[in-house]
Amino acid sequence: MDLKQNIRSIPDWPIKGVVFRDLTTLMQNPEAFRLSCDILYDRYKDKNLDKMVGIDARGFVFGAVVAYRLGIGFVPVRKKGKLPHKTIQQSYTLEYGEDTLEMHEDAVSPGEKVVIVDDLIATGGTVGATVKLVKQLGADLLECAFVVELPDLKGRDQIPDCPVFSITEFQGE
Ligand SMILES: O=P(O)(O)OC[C@H]1O[C@H](OP(=O)(O)OP(=O)(O)O)[C@H](O)[C@@H]1O
Ligand SMILES: Nc1ncnc2[nH]cnc12
Repeated sequence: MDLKQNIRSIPDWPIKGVVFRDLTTLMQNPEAFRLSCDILYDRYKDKNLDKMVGIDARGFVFGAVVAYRLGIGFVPVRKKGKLPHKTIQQSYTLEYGEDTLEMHEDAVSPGEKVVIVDDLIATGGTVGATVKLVKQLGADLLECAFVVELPDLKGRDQIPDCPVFSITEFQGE
């Protein structure tokens, strides 16, 4: 199955010049959704992870499924103002704006082995902020995983010390 064929591309959304890669079409196809989650599960099943850290909002979809299959905890990193307990925060910029991410300060303990998951890496601003949060809490970060990478935007450069795994990519298209 070609996962890319299940991703819808929308030109000039949410702002002119951005081609938005819409994974809702992949998620609503049961085979494509299952395959995406299974690839991540297979990659981490023997890694003795403690937690999956998912990024608001579509990282929750993939991260929660993989955490469930691995039998480990899931930690949501949320946009500002959504988490009720004490948080740590990090601001960032992305292809079409800026925002702040938060994580509960007790969501991950020092030394816990984690992977960060999101649907997509573009400029790397979002995952860059998440890596800072996870490291601030002292976690042992194995790598960051994405269903889609946009290599032209050089997102990996934002997290030079952290391995990046992506299932598919859109390059020069
Ligand atoms: O690599 P970057 O340039 O930082 O962009 C990647 C982020 O952008 C999208 O989320 P978005 O901010 O649109 O939020 P949403 O998931 O809440 O819609 C995507 O799901 C990633 O989280
Ligand atoms: N081009 C894009 N498509 C989907 N999500 C994104 N987040 C940042 N850039 C994006």
